[in-house]
Amino acid sequence: MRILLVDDESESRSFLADYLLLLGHQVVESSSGEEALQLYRGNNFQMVLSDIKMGGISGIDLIREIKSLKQQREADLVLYTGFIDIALAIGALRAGAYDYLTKPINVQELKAVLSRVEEHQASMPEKYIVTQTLEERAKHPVPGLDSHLEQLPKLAAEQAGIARVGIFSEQMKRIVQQAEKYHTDRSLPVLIQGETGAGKEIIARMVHYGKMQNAGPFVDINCTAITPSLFESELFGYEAGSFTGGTARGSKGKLDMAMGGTLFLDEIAEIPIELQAKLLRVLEEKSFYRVGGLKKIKTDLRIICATNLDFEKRIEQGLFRKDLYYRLKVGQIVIPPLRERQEDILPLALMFLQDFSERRGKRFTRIGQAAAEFLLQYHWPGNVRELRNAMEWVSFMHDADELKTEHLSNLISGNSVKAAKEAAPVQPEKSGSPAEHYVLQEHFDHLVAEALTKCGGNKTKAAQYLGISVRTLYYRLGKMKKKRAGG
Ligand SMILES: Nc1ncnc2c1ncn2[C@@H]1O[C@H](COP(=O)(O)OP(=O)(O)OP(=O)(O)O)[C@@H](O)[C@H]1O
Repeated sequence: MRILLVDDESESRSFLADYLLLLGHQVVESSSGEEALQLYRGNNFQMVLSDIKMGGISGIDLIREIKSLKQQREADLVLYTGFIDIALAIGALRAGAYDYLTKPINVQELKAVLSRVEEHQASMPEKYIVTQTLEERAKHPVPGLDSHLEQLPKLAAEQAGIARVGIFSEQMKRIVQQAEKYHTDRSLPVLIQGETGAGKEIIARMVHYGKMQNAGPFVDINCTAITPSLFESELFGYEAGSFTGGTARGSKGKLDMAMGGTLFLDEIAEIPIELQAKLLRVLEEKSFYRVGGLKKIKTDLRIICATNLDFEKRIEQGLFRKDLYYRLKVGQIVIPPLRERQEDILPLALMFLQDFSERRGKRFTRIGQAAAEFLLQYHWPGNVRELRNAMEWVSFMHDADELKTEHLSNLISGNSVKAAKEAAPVQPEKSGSPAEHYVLQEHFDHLVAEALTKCGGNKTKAAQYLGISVRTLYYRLGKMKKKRAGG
């Protein structure tokens, strides 16, 4: 393969380059993301292998830039970093990385990635055509889904961001029915409440799109992501010359953009208090003025809001207007946290696991008993988002027919373990094996200790016995040592 290797540390770069050459690949080296981008343009690379942390643009930014080039034929992008960091890995995958490695790079893992990329690249021409047609079709704007798209409900659902939504529990089925009902009356503001990651935006999209016919634009605005000073112009737009820094021709706001469709105000409880009266006026008078504008603009849009905060508390603290709250919650949907909809956990986990496994050419098709029990008793503070990330991580790190508890070992971060402990207190071991609801990390540490004893302290054999890499074993041992030392 023709590989572009990017690393600002010359020593590790040349070591890797030598190894790749030894395997028979062609390698072009680059010491920075900026230079790599130049080299990538117009060159027919099949793979880009890059360090994440570099001076100048990072590996993740490099991926984003490469993706935005939309070259005829795209290389597979593989990143590596010096330590195991789930958030970074997920960030890399989200940015479009094909795979992810940790330093020091394990030769077997690198070889496995290289052969996966080779296979993937070999199947590229066909895939490229499929993606291209989908992308072409997806260019049709959502407003007035044209007849072409109406014949393609799956694609339309993909566009709407609700293509792979799993609704399994009775609670969620009732919520979807409620959403469909609200869809039929655009004048009804809808307030969706629920913890972070519970699926508020998905439900908001269902209220908006209904059965996918002429739903108009779905314009979202995250009320926490905009500084209070810019909020007003962002929402209402502004006329030319109304404030320093504005464009000469003025600009439309989100209210304008959502005409004929829906304005989705996410994290509404955080909207600056001084703007709340203005928003209330829009709801009541169904019209607004742009910042610096004299012309009254009539609104024709649906308002959907979401929050994960306790509204009553915000009202008590004087941070949210009661009248606006009552106005927004005419239609109300409360999504229970994932831990309170046990019926959803395993089917959703399986759905995500199978989807991600399929994408990455892994085998997972089922969930083992112990893993299922763990998933069911886990607290899921990040709700469906956390479950989805967890399954993405598993399908990235492991390969097996069945999901087992040891596959979940790396995913539970310190906080989550704490939450899991709070939800299910650790039960002391009575016989030789860990109790059923033993907290996963402790279970895993126990297995590591047992494996080492069994293998007479030989770490390579213990790692083989556990089915993990020696690196992961060292990582765990480091953690265990730190814990014993009270760290
Ligand atoms: N029922 C579901 N089926 C499939 N995926 C889901 C489901 N519910 C949530 N998700 C996924 O979980 C993630 C979080 O969902 P969403 O953004 O709708 O949550 P949210 O409650 O709006 O979160 P936040 O409060 O952080 O904005 C998304 O990736 C979404 O696709």
